[in-house]
Amino acid sequence: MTGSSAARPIRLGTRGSALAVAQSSQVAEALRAASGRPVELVEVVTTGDRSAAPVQRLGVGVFVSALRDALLGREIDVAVHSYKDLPTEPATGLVIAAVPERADPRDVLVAAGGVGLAKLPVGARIGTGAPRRMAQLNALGAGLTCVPIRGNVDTRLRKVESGELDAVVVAAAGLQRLGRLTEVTEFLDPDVVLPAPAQGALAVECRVTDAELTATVRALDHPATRAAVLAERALLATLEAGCSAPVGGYATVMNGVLSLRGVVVTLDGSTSIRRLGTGTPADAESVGRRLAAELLDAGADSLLESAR
Ligand SMILES: NCc1[nH]cc(CCC(=O)O)c1CC(=O)O
Repeated sequence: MTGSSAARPIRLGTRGSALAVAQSSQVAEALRAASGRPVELVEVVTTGDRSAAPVQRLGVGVFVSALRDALLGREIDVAVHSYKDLPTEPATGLVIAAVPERADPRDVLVAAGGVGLAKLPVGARIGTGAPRRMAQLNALGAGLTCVPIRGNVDTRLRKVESGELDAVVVAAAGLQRLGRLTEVTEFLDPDVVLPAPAQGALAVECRVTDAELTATVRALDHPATRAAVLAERALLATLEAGCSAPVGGYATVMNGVLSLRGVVVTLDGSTSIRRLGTGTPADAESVGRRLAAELLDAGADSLLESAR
């Protein structure tokens, strides 16, 4: 091809939040190195960014559809999503060309006075709008009060700084990408608070028809992360639960073995069902489906129903 074609920039679509721009910039940098082409960031405003309503009310994919429309409409060539925000159904005409290496998947506490969970007083007000986090925090039996909040990570942290809340629970990955990991007062052990399926992972999406670019983007893929995320998302999809359900799932790949932990909790934290499944990374999705079946056999259905 001609020199001008080689230099044509790859248009990488991103949401406009500080977190989205931070993670998209990292992907852009890696893609520049892998492709030898310039990569430009294109900001796309999504319904989720435009509305202040609770995410559960807005429905799945509120942070995603505008980016996907821009991709299908050829306004951008690549879209970067927080994987956990993607609906579990695949998108027609699009392919997840790369799942880069995952950041820290854990939830973290950021509390006033630098304290951890154990030092929070009974009745402490903890900001989180995610049913999965509320349910697991309630399950601790520490008398914490969950206060629904949403908004950008910096908006959430400001509520602790201002004294409006005693603490917030957010994803470590978000703080890490914003360079604010030093503000964490406790990393929550996945045995206590299981992260959301795909938390800390990114999905880099291309058009199926764009075979050459898809192959280039593939260089950013981290197979162990992809396998872990596939297992976690198959668990979620088989439970027919969305990203707003009180479901946690976290998989690791070590020495060729994929281990997946899953939990379903009632919103009040009074009942939870936990299971562990293992298999090979090549069978990631069936590990997820099997674990979901085990959870359902143990009664997860009625727990999920009561949370709807
Ligand atoms: N639901 C919002 C959201 N989507 C992705 C992240 C950042 C962490 C990640 O990439 O998983 C966050 C913020 C949070 O949960 O604290």
